[in-house]
Amino acid sequence: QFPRECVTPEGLRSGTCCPSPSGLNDDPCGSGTGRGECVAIAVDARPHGPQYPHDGRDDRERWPIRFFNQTCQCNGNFSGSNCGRCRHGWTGANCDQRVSVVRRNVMGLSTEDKRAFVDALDQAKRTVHPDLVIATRRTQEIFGPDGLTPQFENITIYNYFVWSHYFSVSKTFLGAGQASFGGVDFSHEGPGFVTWHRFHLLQLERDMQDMLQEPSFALPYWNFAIGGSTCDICTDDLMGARSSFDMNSLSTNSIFSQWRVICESVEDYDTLGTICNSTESTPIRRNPAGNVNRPMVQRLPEPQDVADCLQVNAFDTPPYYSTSSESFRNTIEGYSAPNGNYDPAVRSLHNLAHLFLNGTGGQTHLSPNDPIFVLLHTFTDAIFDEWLRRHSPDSTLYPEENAPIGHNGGYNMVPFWPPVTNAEMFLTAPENLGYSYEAEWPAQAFTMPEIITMGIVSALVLVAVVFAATTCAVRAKSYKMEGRQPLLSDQYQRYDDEKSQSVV
Ligand SMILES: O=C1C=c2cc(C(=O)O)[nH]c2=CC1=O
Repeated sequence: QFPRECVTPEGLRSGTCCPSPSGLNDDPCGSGTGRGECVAIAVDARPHGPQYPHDGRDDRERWPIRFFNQTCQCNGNFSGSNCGRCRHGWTGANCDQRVSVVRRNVMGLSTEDKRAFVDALDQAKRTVHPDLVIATRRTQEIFGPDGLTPQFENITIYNYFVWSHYFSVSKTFLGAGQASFGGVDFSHEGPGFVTWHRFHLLQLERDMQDMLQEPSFALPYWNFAIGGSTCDICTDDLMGARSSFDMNSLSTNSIFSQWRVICESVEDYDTLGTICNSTESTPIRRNPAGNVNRPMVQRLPEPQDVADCLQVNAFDTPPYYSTSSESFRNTIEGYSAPNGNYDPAVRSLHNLAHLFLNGTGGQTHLSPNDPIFVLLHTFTDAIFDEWLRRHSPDSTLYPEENAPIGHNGGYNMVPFWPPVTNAEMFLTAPENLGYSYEAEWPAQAFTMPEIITMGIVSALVLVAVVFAATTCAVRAKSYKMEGRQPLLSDQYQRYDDEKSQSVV
């Protein structure tokens, strides 16, 4: 969440996080070389929806102002917490060269590429994040019991990916002895679902590119819309097969059987008012299609579900929540039927894929601990990108106000640093974010207004043809009655006359 160099007592007391890319004291944000300046952070002041009635009680409100109110604002294509790097999609010393990576279907990768991807994830699970640290206490207790020791920890690259998801979905602590408030979610059940997870993946991809020193590294995707009850990526060369000894565990042939989850003790955090830290606990649990109590989540989404959700026209609809109907966002998130109709009993697409996993990957505070999360979400993002391409929405179609807290277009997504708004991710990826998907999409079916327009145009063309034919016939008949040749023959006649004249 925050750069290591910012979480000093002085940094926290001043509220300023403007590091220097050169490491020089008088060069905040690379201002000496025109890369950026240290400025006051702009936060969303528009009203949020009624789901959160506890304004003033949560550190994630008006993010990230409770921790820092000054940050680097980078010029041009410069980016990063100190403006020392380039925006997504740009490279070079001056960040003026375009660059793009291709996200591929994980099932189509070669044996070597599958192994390289699994190894890269495992390396990320073990490599301490080079820049970012996490807060392990709320701001009220951020200086620790002695009032002098900032409560932050190192965390590995992959565990940071897990932690940021947990932090965005955790409950609001209302005080000792009081139940924490669970009606908040800064990354789900609102328009920010697609934009938040898009940035979440971009950050992991960038961190892994840096770790591997391989700028072309791209996260693959899992086409989970294959129907049936088989998890095709649950094999030992990919995300791990089922253990032969325990239905809920991973085979020991998979490196992921050695992974341990973080953020498991959610009841403790919520009653004590603490925050998940980087401590690892138990193995990943997964039992695909094994939830006998909910037969509806024993099957994966169908291919037709993707085709249907791409046809939903509106990006999101009031109340911009998990109850929205005819909303593309609520449909891909999976609270609506694939055609957009809201039904509280339905779980489809993204939600259905999570619940199908039936274990770590199906519980919101834990789900990224299962590496399937990465592949499930790249596919969800690929569908979002295809929807953006087909519908070319104006940026104003993203709700600016009255979305659940954290989801307005101008809200800085929690807990990312440097601040980045939902609206900044509401753009087609190949043109704006430096990545694309190698995927085949169902043909675009015609909508009812398109069918009506085509019917009207066809009818008009038919009337015009009939009219022209009738006119020709009538005129030909009248020429004949006058003892003349029809027009066409008349032309040929004249052409012949000219030819015979020129020969003469
Ligand atoms: O990790 C997640 C788990 C989920 C479960 C549901 C549900 O619909 O019950 N939704 C989820 C989203 C997640 O991100």
